[in-house]
Amino acid sequence: MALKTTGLFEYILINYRWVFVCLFLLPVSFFFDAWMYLRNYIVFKLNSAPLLHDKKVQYVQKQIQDWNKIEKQNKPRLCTARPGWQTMSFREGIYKDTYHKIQVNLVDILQVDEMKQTVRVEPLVNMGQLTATLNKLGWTIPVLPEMDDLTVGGLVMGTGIESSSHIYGLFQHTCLSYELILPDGSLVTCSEIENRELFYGIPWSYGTLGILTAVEIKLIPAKKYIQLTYQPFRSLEKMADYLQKIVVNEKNEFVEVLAFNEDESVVMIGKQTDKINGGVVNSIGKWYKPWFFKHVESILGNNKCVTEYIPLRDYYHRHTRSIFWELQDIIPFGNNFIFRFLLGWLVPPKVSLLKLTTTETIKKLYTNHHIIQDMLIPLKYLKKSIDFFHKETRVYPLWICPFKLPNNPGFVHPAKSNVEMYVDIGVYGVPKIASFKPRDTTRRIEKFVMDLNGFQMLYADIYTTKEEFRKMFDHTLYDELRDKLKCNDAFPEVYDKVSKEARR
Ligand SMILES: Cc1cc2nc3c(=O)[nH]c(=O)nc-3n(C[C@H](O)[C@H](O)[C@H](O)COP(=O)(O)OP(=O)(O)OC[C@H]3O[C@@H](n4cnc5c(N)ncnc54)[C@H](O)[C@@H]3O)c2cc1C
Ligand SMILES: NC(=O)C1=CN([C@@H]2O[C@H](COP(=O)(O)OP(=O)(O)OC[C@H]3O[C@@H](n4cnc5c(N)ncnc54)[C@H](OP(=O)(O)O)[C@@H]3O)[C@@H](O)[C@H]2O)C=CC1
Ligand SMILES: CC(C)=CCC[C@@H](C)[C@H]1CC[C@H]2C3=C(CC[C@]12C)[C@@]1(C)CC[C@H](O)C[C@@H]1CC3
Repeated sequence: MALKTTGLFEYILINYRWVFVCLFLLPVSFFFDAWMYLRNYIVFKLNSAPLLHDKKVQYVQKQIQDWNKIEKQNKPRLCTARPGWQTMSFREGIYKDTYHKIQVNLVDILQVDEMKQTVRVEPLVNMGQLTATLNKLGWTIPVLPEMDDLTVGGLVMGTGIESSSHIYGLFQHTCLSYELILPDGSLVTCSEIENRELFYGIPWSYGTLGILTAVEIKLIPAKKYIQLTYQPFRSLEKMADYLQKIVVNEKNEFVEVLAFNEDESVVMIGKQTDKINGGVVNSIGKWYKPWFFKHVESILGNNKCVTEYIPLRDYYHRHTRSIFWELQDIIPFGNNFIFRFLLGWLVPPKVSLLKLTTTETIKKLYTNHHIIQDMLIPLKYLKKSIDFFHKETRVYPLWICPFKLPNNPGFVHPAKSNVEMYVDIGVYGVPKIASFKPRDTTRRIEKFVMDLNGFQMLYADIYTTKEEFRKMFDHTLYDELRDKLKCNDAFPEVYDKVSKEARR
């Protein structure tokens, strides 16, 4: 009887997940956000965070000092106490059940220094919080990954990318210094000029060199609108050639492409502005507006180059309401205008709550019939790569975001040149080819990417072997740092935290 009830419950959750999402998750997400809104507002207004920061850091240090007292043979390794379901990575780390968890209650924006043009933040500050605070002061950060709940700590220790990355690089390239607690409990600061190796070793290290406690990020001026020009293409080759040209012009502040099939795509070029010059303002973030990727698709349908003005914050969070295009699988009628008018203001459900309520059967469904991957490939191979993804998955839209990769020491850099233009190809959705096999297909994609000197984003399912992983990512500096800082007892290697076997 119990089994039957469970079976029925699973059936409803898979086929009518929208009922649960609309009746339960959307209201819960709303109240959770409201609570965060109030809490952050009060802390920021009272400006009490800088004082509390030192105390909170001392508490993290104390936890690590206490851990150091545990006898060697019983010593578990360390990870942050942030529960796996709260993170924006696709899966939850199994290690969260067995490792010694360090409470890192560091959630505040510490200081906005307008003279130095920097902002100092704690690692759990998220993107929603940053845009909301900075934009009204007339500032923004150069690379602002578009999902509200992404945290600074996760983006530094993992990686972050946005449509301004062809100018500024990845999120890590906009960071000026890090404050970190090492396995011996000491607190260090590192930057280009102080503890330089550590500064370059931290990005992509996934919390395996130390616990991050603060980050200083560069600020740039923010204007009110993005003047966004949409240029439809009917040929992949022409789009790829055009993209090569526009990314080297720094006047094109934001560049992004959505590919809707193997031939058709829309290239978007954005520029910040305070003036509208008689153009049309489109507040795409309003609850009743069509989902952004649907809006772009309609421009492709009309086959005309269009320019419009989008409020800055709406632009930044353009893929938030529809979770890129993932929400269409969860609420199939989510972009219907009646739904948008009535309940659009409650959307999206929080990714963390979706994760928390993902049952084993839904997980299996996502593993076997869904792909979520971001592959970072030299831009010159864009056409070849899209052809390959088409052959392997036939998933559309594809998210295409060019970025500049300098040859800094550390995990990720171009093979030879001083700086090279790369592109992130994001594949999110249900593969449309019968031969799709999650492991085999992903392994073929991983090999393809590795052969082109590309990289895989590590929030996704990683099927490489450890040897292949070490080939994809340059471990030279990382190994040196782990030896020097005695990290081996304290933290596992990155691979052992991110590989498919290490996550459920
Ligand atoms: C203080 C605060 C903290 C928030 N923290 C989070 C969060 O951690 N994660 C999350 O997903 N969403 C957070 N939100 C909500 C987030 O802004 C919403 O998800 C959504 O983007 C709200 O959009 P809106 O267009 O309704 O209002 P907004 O465009 O956000 O504007 C409403 C007003 O509130 C101000 N404001 C908005 N957010 C903040 C902020 N964080 N700090 C200071 N002022 C702010 C704006 O500048 C504006 O004056 C927060 C909101 C506030 C006000
Ligand atoms: N546009 C974009 O760029 C997007 C990026 N992403 C990806 O999402 C991930 C970020 O998600 P988010 O939920 O913010 O981060 P997570 O909580 O998933 O953290 C990612 C890693 O960073 C480590 N980490 C986080 N904070 C600290 C800290 N204070 N000290 C030491 N280690 C820390 C975590 O360690 P531990 O395991 O010990 O907790 C974990 O290994 C990144 O991998 C990013 O690439 C996803 C969507 C979009
Ligand atoms: C722009 C970049 C670089 C990445 C975007 C990645 C996102 C599209 C994914 C990151 C985490 C993913 C999750 C889901 C959808 C796709 C992501 C947001 C789910 C919401 C899908 C439904 C499952 O039940 C839960 C998933 C959680 C993580």
